[in-house]
Amino acid sequence: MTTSNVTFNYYPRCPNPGLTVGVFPHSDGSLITVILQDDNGGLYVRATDGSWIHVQPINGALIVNIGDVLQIMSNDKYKSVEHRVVANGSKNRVSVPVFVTPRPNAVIGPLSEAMESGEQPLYKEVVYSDYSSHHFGKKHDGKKSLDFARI
Ligand SMILES: O=C(O)CCC(=O)C(=O)O
Ligand SMILES: [Fe+2]
Repeated sequence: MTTSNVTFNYYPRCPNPGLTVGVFPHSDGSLITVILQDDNGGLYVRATDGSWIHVQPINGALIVNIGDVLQIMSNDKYKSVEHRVVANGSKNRVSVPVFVTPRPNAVIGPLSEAMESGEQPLYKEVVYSDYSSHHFGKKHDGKKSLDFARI
């Protein structure tokens, strides 16, 4: 069973975007996140070579991001996406992410169905509320939250 949390983000325009941070690089502590963004853009995702790719806003399109829980449950078959938001120099920006998460008391860990025979689990089982308390209890720092569950 899952829970969905809707957040409304408002990023005021910043005349000097180089001096501010919209949202620090992080991955979401969700299974998946579905994001509606306006036409102004500002969301960047980290490519495998470490560079940042701007997510071009497309009117009415929804962005689906993989979160840490799916990475854990798939034993790294699916990787959560590191992302950040950069402030816009001339326009205010609005985004509406919907975070789909397990119930707080759910125990999460690699699913046996997601592992080949003999494959070792890369994560231990943790209670989701402990994972999310750890995730939100510190400043955003890339994909460091995963270390909480990593073996
Ligand atoms: O504003 C966005 O496009 C993304 C926001 C975000 O990454 C978050 O709220 O976790
Ligand atoms: Fe995020």
